[in-house]
Amino acid sequence: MIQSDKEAGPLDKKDTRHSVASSPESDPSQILRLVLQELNLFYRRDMKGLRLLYDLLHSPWLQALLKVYDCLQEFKGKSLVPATSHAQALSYAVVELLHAGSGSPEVPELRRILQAPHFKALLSAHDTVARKDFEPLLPPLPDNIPETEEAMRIVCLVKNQQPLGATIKRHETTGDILVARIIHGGLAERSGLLYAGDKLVEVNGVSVEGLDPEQVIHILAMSRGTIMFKVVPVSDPPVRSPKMVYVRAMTEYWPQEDPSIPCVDAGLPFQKGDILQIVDQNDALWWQARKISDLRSCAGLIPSNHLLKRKQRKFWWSQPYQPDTHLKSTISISMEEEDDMKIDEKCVEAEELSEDKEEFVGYGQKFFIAGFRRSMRLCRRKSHLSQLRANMGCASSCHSALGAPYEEVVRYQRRPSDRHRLIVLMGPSGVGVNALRRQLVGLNPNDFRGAVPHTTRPKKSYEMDGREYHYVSKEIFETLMYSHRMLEYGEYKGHFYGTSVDAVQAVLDEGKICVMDLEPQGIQVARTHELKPYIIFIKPPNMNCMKRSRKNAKVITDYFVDMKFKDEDLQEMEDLALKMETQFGQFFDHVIVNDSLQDAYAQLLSAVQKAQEEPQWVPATWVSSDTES
Ligand SMILES: Nc1ncnc2c1ncn2[C@@H]1O[C@H](COP(=O)(O)OP(=O)(O)OP(=O)(O)O)[C@@H](O)[C@H]1O
Repeated sequence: MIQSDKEAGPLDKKDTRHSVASSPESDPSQILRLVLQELNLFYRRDMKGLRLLYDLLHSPWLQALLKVYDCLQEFKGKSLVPATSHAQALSYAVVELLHAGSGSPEVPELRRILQAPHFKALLSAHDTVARKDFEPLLPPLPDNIPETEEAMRIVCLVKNQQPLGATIKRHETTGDILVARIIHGGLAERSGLLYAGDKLVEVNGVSVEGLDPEQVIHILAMSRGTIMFKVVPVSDPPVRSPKMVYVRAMTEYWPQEDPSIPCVDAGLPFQKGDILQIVDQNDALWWQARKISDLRSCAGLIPSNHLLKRKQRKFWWSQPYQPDTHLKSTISISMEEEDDMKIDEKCVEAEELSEDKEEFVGYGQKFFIAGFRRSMRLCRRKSHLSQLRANMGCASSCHSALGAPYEEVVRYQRRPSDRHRLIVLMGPSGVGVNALRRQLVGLNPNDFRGAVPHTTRPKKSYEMDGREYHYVSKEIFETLMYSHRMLEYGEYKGHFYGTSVDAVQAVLDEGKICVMDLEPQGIQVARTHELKPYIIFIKPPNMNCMKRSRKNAKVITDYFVDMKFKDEDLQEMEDLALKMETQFGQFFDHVIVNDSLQDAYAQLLSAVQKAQEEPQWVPATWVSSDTES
């Protein structure tokens, strides 16, 4: 029924085949025939695999597939025109004839097909397209329209419990009521009949001239069922960019607490770390977005990047006198002073002992696990609170308060040939980061490995450079530090300890998954295209659960071994976890609550596998256009 405009009559199959398959190279079935002839000569000798190939090429399905291919080739490059625009009438005529026709068994079947509702609908659609019968026919325009008369559009929308999905405003100079914005996915947008900038003339027959926007909204709110708008269409309707942008929210936003939002009900609240789909950036101040967790819903208003930055700056400078409560920034969090390590006579000093004890660890086999050195962890622990406290007052909070409020993200799927993503475990001291990491590396030594840290302390007789630590001079360590090649570093008993980017890369280059624990201050250095870290936050359970599960657990200190957790330790852990989550939660790709160690381990294993094998949102800057998936 559809054919090329180059050939008005029915297609002559032979002729067309001849023209398309004029050279054997362009006709796969011809090529196949030649291959089969060739193979036939060798077939009886049963050369290795030849019979298999012969049978494959001979198979009916391959022959059928090639026939389909040939047929499709015939139509390639031809623009098609309908053979008739009366296919439906033709079908009725055929059915009539079939009633009177012979007793052939095919007749009832053909009649059934032609009379089936979906086939009739198909023919009807065919005829509509063939006749180009797309638009409703409008009555001709009267000849005597005055030049000055504005063209009006009458729009009827059926409200059905859902919001209209449009906001209105008054024009500053003319006082006209205009459609301010059309919400993406809302009723007005789906109708395709109202645009931002349209001038409202009447609503349900009531003139809006001289009314306040609130009065118009009241009329709309009182309306049920069909609402009729008379509008003067905007001369230049805004064009929506088809490109969707995805961002990670680096702050949180509560429209209910923002007096500047044009329409509270249209606002979209979001939390740190939420991934948002930005659907409209036409307005410099208010964008429209949806959460990716709810893409079917109508979009909501969010402050633009520029506006949110302005609000953050205003909030920052107004602290603490004019708190802008809709932006619950983290900068107001104050840290308690770090508790000094408490002396307990029952405990014995045992750092050296523990270093040795941790050297070889394994489940059934002996191997070395790097990156678990006690000095390194104690150095980390000592610097932990003080650094966090310092940063809360300065660098990190400045970043979170004044840095970009949205980070553009893309979906990243690691390809098997790509290096693995760095797995970062983060959590308050004592929560079980090392217990989990040790289990992961210990049970899967072929897949996971820790990075070897650097230190400036002298090498001990039983140690090996590059195994326990990379032993470097203070100058080299400082060079690494100042050139931002250290993911984290600290000082313990007069020596520097730290983990370098290169040490992590060495593990990744070996094809292993590098697992490390990191303090939040290291996040910015680690978040690079090279390492693509997947950050897992290990969170303590609630106090009661912790008291139960940590009954026999031991705290790590630089003075003692076998010291049990006290209630204050658990409380400190809980407080610190909350602070970390509040300040750095936007960077966490996954959160695991470590109540039962075994459950937490199972969750960790599954999260790590997902990070490597499933698509994840990552900063757009990590993925160049050629590798984007
Ligand atoms: N879910 C759990 N149930 C019971 N005990 C746990 C659990 N998780 C960890 N522990 C125990 O708590 C103690 C501290 O754990 P771990 O050393 O892993 O903490 P951490 O987060 O690495 O902190 P730090 O580096 O300060 O030691 C260890 O004795 C560990 O066995």
